[in-house]
Amino acid sequence: MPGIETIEFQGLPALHLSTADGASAVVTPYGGQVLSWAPTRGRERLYLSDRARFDGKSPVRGGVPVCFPQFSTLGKLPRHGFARTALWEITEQRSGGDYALATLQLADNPETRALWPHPFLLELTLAIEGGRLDLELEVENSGHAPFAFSAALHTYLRVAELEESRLEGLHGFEYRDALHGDAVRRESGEALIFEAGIDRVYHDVTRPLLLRESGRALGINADGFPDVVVWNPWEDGSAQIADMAPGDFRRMLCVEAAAAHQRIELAAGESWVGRQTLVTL
Ligand SMILES: O=P(O)(O)OC[C@H]1O[C@@H](O)[C@H](O)[C@@H](O)[C@@H]1O
Repeated sequence: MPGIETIEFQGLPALHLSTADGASAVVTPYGGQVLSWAPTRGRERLYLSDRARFDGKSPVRGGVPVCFPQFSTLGKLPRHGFARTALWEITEQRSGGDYALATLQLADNPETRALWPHPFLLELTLAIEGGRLDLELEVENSGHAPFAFSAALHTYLRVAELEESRLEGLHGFEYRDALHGDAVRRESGEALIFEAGIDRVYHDVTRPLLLRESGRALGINADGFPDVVVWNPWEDGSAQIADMAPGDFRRMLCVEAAAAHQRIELAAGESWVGRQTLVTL
Protein backbone atom coordinates (compact mmCIF):
# COMPACT_ATOMS: atom_id res chain seq x y z
CA MET A 1 0.00 0.00 0.00
CA PRO A 2 1.54 3.36 -0.96
CA GLY A 3 1.64 6.01 1.73
CA ILE A 4 3.56 6.36 4.98
CA GLU A 5 3.98 3.56 7.47
CA THR A 6 5.65 3.50 10.87
CA ILE A 7 8.23 0.74 10.88
CA GLU A 8 11.22 -0.49 12.84
CA PHE A 9 14.47 -0.31 10.89
CA GLN A 10 17.36 -2.24 12.46
CA GLY A 11 15.75 -1.60 15.84
CA LEU A 12 15.27 2.13 15.27
CA PRO A 13 11.85 3.72 14.88
CA ALA A 14 11.39 4.88 11.28
CA LEU A 15 8.92 5.95 8.60
CA HIS A 16 8.64 4.09 5.33
CA LEU A 17 7.40 6.36 2.53
CA SER A 18 6.17 4.96 -0.76
CA THR A 19 4.31 6.10 -3.84
CA ALA A 20 1.85 4.34 -6.14
CA ASP A 21 4.48 4.16 -8.88
CA GLY A 22 7.00 2.39 -6.69
CA ALA A 23 9.34 5.05 -5.26
CA SER A 24 10.24 4.62 -1.59
CA ALA A 25 12.33 6.06 1.22
CA VAL A 26 13.04 5.41 4.88
CA VAL A 27 13.79 8.09 7.47
CA THR A 28 14.43 7.70 11.18
CA PRO A 29 13.94 10.34 13.87
CA TYR A 30 17.29 9.18 15.22
CA GLY A 31 19.53 11.87 13.70
CA GLY A 32 16.72 12.97 11.37
CA GLN A 33 18.46 10.63 8.98
CA VAL A 34 17.27 9.32 5.63
CA LEU A 35 18.41 5.69 5.44
CA SER A 36 17.12 4.55 2.07
CA TRP A 37 15.79 5.93 -1.19
CA ALA A 38 14.74 4.02 -4.28
CA PRO A 39 13.19 5.95 -7.18
CA THR A 40 10.34 4.71 -9.36
CA ARG A 41 11.55 1.82 -11.51
CA GLY A 42 14.94 1.92 -9.88
CA ARG A 43 17.14 0.29 -7.34
CA GLU A 44 18.42 1.68 -4.04
CA ARG A 45 20.44 4.85 -4.57
CA LEU A 46 21.83 5.44 -1.09
CA TYR A 47 24.67 3.54 0.49
CA LEU A 48 24.08 2.16 3.96
CA SER A 49 26.89 0.17 5.53
CA ASP A 50 26.18 -3.44 6.53
CA ARG A 51 28.30 -2.66 9.56
CA ALA A 52 26.44 0.53 10.50
CA ARG A 53 25.66 0.82 14.21
CA PHE A 54 22.00 1.31 15.07
CA ASP A 55 22.50 1.66 18.82
CA GLY A 56 20.78 5.03 19.16
CA LYS A 57 24.10 6.61 20.22
CA SER A 58 26.60 6.30 17.37
CA PRO A 59 26.33 8.11 14.04
CA VAL A 60 24.83 5.78 11.41
CA ARG A 61 27.24 5.15 8.51
CA GLY A 62 25.21 5.80 5.38
CA GLY A 63 22.02 7.36 4.10
CA VAL A 64 21.95 11.12 4.64
CA PRO A 65 23.33 12.19 8.03
CA VAL A 66 22.60 15.82 8.94
CA CYS A 67 25.72 17.70 10.06
CA PHE A 68 24.82 20.64 12.31
CA PRO A 69 25.85 23.03 13.86
CA GLN A 70 29.35 22.09 12.76
CA PHE A 71 30.66 20.52 9.59
CA SER A 72 33.55 18.10 10.12
CA THR A 73 36.15 19.40 12.59
CA LEU A 74 35.60 23.10 11.85
CA GLY A 75 35.00 23.89 15.53
CA LYS A 76 35.12 22.46 19.01
CA LEU A 77 32.11 20.18 18.82
CA PRO A 78 32.27 16.46 18.08
CA ARG A 79 32.89 15.89 14.35
CA HIS A 80 29.87 16.94 12.27
CA GLY A 81 28.07 18.36 15.32
CA PHE A 82 25.32 16.79 17.38
CA ALA A 83 22.24 16.72 15.11
CA ARG A 84 23.16 13.33 13.63
CA THR A 85 23.07 11.64 17.01
CA ALA A 86 20.09 13.51 18.52
CA LEU A 87 16.53 12.27 18.62
CA TRP A 88 14.33 14.35 16.31
CA GLU A 89 10.55 14.50 16.30
CA ILE A 90 8.30 13.65 13.36
CA THR A 91 6.04 16.66 12.83
CA GLU A 92 4.39 16.06 9.46
CA GLN A 93 3.53 13.16 7.18
CA ARG A 94 1.67 13.62 3.92
CA SER A 95 1.17 11.51 0.84
CA GLY A 96 -0.87 11.52 -2.36
CA GLY A 97 -0.86 9.01 -5.23
CA ASP A 98 2.46 10.03 -6.66
CA TYR A 99 4.31 11.64 -3.75
CA ALA A 100 5.10 11.19 -0.08
CA LEU A 101 6.60 13.72 2.31
CA ALA A 102 7.72 13.80 5.92
CA THR A 103 9.08 16.54 8.15
CA LEU A 104 11.18 16.09 11.27
CA GLN A 105 12.29 18.67 13.78
CA LEU A 106 15.02 19.06 16.34
CA ALA A 107 14.87 21.91 18.85
CA ASP A 108 17.54 22.89 21.34
CA ASN A 109 17.30 21.05 24.65
CA PRO A 110 19.50 20.69 27.74
CA GLU A 111 21.83 18.26 25.93
CA THR A 112 22.37 20.50 22.90
CA ARG A 113 22.70 23.61 25.09
CA ALA A 114 25.42 21.89 27.12
CA LEU A 115 27.44 21.62 23.88
CA TRP A 116 26.27 24.74 22.05
CA PRO A 117 24.49 27.47 23.98
CA HIS A 118 22.01 28.62 21.32
CA PRO A 119 18.25 28.21 20.95
CA PHE A 120 17.44 26.82 17.47
CA LEU A 121 14.91 24.84 15.52
CA LEU A 122 16.03 22.48 12.75
CA GLU A 123 13.56 21.11 10.28
CA LEU A 124 14.30 18.41 7.74
CA THR A 125 11.75 17.69 5.03
CA LEU A 126 12.12 14.83 2.60
CA ALA A 127 9.84 14.33 -0.36
CA ILE A 128 9.84 11.56 -2.93
CA GLU A 129 8.15 11.68 -6.31
CA GLY A 130 9.00 9.54 -9.35
CA GLY A 131 12.74 9.64 -9.90
CA ARG A 132 13.30 12.46 -7.45
CA LEU A 133 14.31 12.91 -3.81
CA ASP A 134 14.06 16.41 -2.34
CA LEU A 135 15.75 17.17 0.96
CA GLU A 136 15.31 20.51 2.67
CA LEU A 137 17.03 21.63 5.85
CA GLU A 138 15.74 24.73 7.59
CA VAL A 139 17.63 26.33 10.47
CA GLU A 140 15.80 28.83 12.62
CA ASN A 141 17.45 31.00 15.22
CA SER A 142 14.78 30.90 17.90
CA GLY A 143 16.84 32.86 20.42
CA HIS A 144 17.56 36.52 21.06
CA ALA A 145 21.18 36.65 19.92
CA PRO A 146 22.84 35.88 16.58
CA PHE A 147 24.70 32.61 15.98
CA ALA A 148 26.86 31.13 13.24
CA PHE A 149 26.87 27.53 12.07
CA SER A 150 28.23 25.21 9.42
CA ALA A 151 26.13 22.30 8.15
CA ALA A 152 25.79 19.57 5.55
CA LEU A 153 23.49 16.97 4.13
CA HIS A 154 26.15 14.25 4.15
CA THR A 155 24.64 12.17 1.35
CA TYR A 156 26.13 8.70 0.85
CA LEU A 157 25.37 7.77 -2.76
CA ARG A 158 25.44 4.11 -3.69
CA VAL A 159 27.41 3.27 -6.82
CA ALA A 160 27.79 -0.08 -8.56
CA GLU A 161 31.54 0.41 -9.10
CA LEU A 162 33.26 3.63 -8.04
CA GLU A 163 36.14 3.24 -10.46
CA GLU A 164 33.66 3.22 -13.33
CA SER A 165 31.82 6.32 -12.07
CA ARG A 166 32.49 9.97 -12.83
CA LEU A 167 31.23 13.16 -11.28
CA GLU A 168 30.66 16.05 -13.68
CA GLY A 169 30.03 19.73 -12.97
CA LEU A 170 32.89 20.77 -10.70
CA HIS A 171 35.25 21.99 -13.41
CA GLY A 172 36.65 25.46 -12.64
CA PHE A 173 35.58 25.61 -8.99
CA GLU A 174 38.05 26.21 -6.19
CA TYR A 175 38.38 23.50 -3.54
CA ARG A 176 40.14 22.84 -0.27
CA ASP A 177 41.85 19.49 -0.23
CA ALA A 178 41.90 17.91 3.24
CA LEU A 179 44.13 15.06 2.02
CA HIS A 180 46.81 17.49 0.82
CA GLY A 181 47.33 19.76 3.80
CA ASP A 182 44.18 21.80 3.13
CA ALA A 183 45.75 23.20 -0.03
CA VAL A 184 43.36 25.35 -2.04
CA ARG A 185 43.29 24.50 -5.74
CA ARG A 186 41.06 24.95 -8.75
CA GLU A 187 39.45 21.94 -10.39
CA SER A 188 40.94 21.45 -13.82
CA GLY A 189 39.40 18.12 -14.80
CA GLU A 190 36.26 17.95 -16.90
CA ALA A 191 35.02 15.23 -14.55
CA LEU A 192 36.21 13.69 -11.31
CA ILE A 193 37.26 10.10 -11.62
CA PHE A 194 38.09 8.01 -8.59
CA GLU A 195 41.39 6.20 -8.21
CA ALA A 196 42.33 7.18 -4.65
CA GLY A 197 40.82 8.67 -1.51
CA ILE A 198 39.23 12.09 -1.80
CA ASP A 199 38.15 14.63 0.83
CA ARG A 200 37.46 18.03 -0.72
CA VAL A 201 35.25 21.02 -0.10
CA TYR A 202 34.39 22.74 -3.39
CA HIS A 203 33.49 26.38 -2.79
CA ASP A 204 30.51 28.29 -4.11
CA VAL A 205 29.38 25.68 -6.58
CA THR A 206 26.72 27.17 -8.81
CA ARG A 207 26.08 24.30 -11.22
CA PRO A 208 24.12 21.06 -10.87
CA LEU A 209 26.28 17.96 -10.80
CA LEU A 210 25.93 14.71 -12.66
CA LEU A 211 27.09 11.37 -11.35
CA ARG A 212 27.50 9.03 -14.30
CA GLU A 213 27.75 5.29 -13.97
CA SER A 214 27.61 2.71 -16.70
CA GLY A 215 23.94 2.48 -17.59
CA ARG A 216 22.61 5.12 -15.23
CA ALA A 217 23.08 8.71 -14.07
CA LEU A 218 21.99 10.86 -11.16
CA GLY A 219 21.52 14.63 -11.19
CA ILE A 220 22.54 16.33 -7.94
CA ASN A 221 21.35 19.84 -7.35
CA ALA A 222 21.73 22.10 -4.34
CA ASP A 223 20.19 25.37 -3.38
CA GLY A 224 21.15 27.52 -0.39
CA PHE A 225 24.13 25.32 0.45
CA PRO A 226 27.08 27.06 -1.22
CA ASP A 227 29.58 24.20 -1.10
CA VAL A 228 29.91 20.62 -2.28
CA VAL A 229 31.91 18.07 -0.32
CA VAL A 230 33.22 15.01 -2.14
CA TRP A 231 34.44 12.25 0.13
CA ASN A 232 35.56 8.67 -0.27
CA PRO A 233 37.98 7.07 2.21
CA TRP A 234 39.39 4.52 -0.28
CA GLU A 235 41.08 1.37 0.94
CA ASP A 236 43.55 2.96 3.37
CA GLY A 237 41.00 5.31 4.91
CA SER A 238 38.29 2.70 5.28
CA ALA A 239 40.73 0.45 7.18
CA GLN A 240 40.37 3.05 9.97
CA ILE A 241 36.56 2.99 9.82
CA ALA A 242 35.16 0.20 11.98
CA ASP A 243 31.58 0.49 10.74
CA MET A 244 32.39 -0.04 7.06
CA ALA A 245 33.40 -3.31 5.38
CA PRO A 246 36.83 -3.23 3.65
CA GLY A 247 35.60 -3.35 0.04
CA ASP A 248 32.67 -0.99 0.54
CA PHE A 249 34.56 2.13 -0.48
CA ARG A 250 33.96 0.95 -4.06
CA ARG A 251 30.20 1.02 -3.52
CA MET A 252 29.80 4.56 -2.19
CA LEU A 253 30.58 8.19 -2.86
CA CYS A 254 29.60 11.03 -0.57
CA VAL A 255 28.46 14.09 -2.50
CA GLU A 256 27.39 16.47 0.21
CA ALA A 257 25.50 19.75 0.04
CA ALA A 258 27.36 21.85 2.59
CA ALA A 259 27.88 25.25 4.14
CA ALA A 260 31.45 24.56 5.19
CA HIS A 261 33.83 27.06 3.65
CA GLN A 262 32.23 29.96 5.54
CA ARG A 263 29.87 29.72 8.44
CA ILE A 264 26.35 31.03 8.01
CA GLU A 265 25.44 33.92 10.32
CA LEU A 266 21.87 33.92 11.49
CA ALA A 267 20.34 36.88 13.34
CA ALA A 268 17.80 36.32 16.14
CA GLY A 269 14.45 35.23 14.73
CA GLU A 270 15.85 34.54 11.24
CA SER A 271 15.81 31.34 9.23
CA TRP A 272 18.04 29.82 6.58
CA VAL A 273 17.11 27.08 4.13
CA GLY A 274 19.32 24.68 2.18
CA ARG A 275 18.22 21.99 -0.25
CA GLN A 276 19.65 19.00 -2.06
CA THR A 277 17.77 17.26 -4.85
CA LEU A 278 18.67 13.94 -6.43
CA VAL A 279 17.07 13.05 -9.75
CA THR A 280 17.51 9.87 -11.76
CA LEU A 281 18.29 10.51 -15.41
O1 LIG B 1 33.39 9.31 10.02
P1 LIG B 1 32.54 10.53 10.04
O2 LIG B 1 32.64 11.31 11.32
O3 LIG B 1 31.09 10.21 9.69
O4 LIG B 1 33.06 11.48 8.90
C1 LIG B 1 33.23 11.01 7.62
C2 LIG B 1 33.84 12.07 6.68
O5 LIG B 1 32.90 13.09 6.45
C3 LIG B 1 33.28 14.00 5.42
O6 LIG B 1 32.26 14.93 5.22
C4 LIG B 1 34.54 14.71 5.84
O7 LIG B 1 34.93 15.60 4.81
C5 LIG B 1 35.62 13.68 6.13
O8 LIG B 1 36.81 14.33 6.57
C6 LIG B 1 35.14 12.69 7.17
O9 LIG B 1 36.12 11.68 7.35
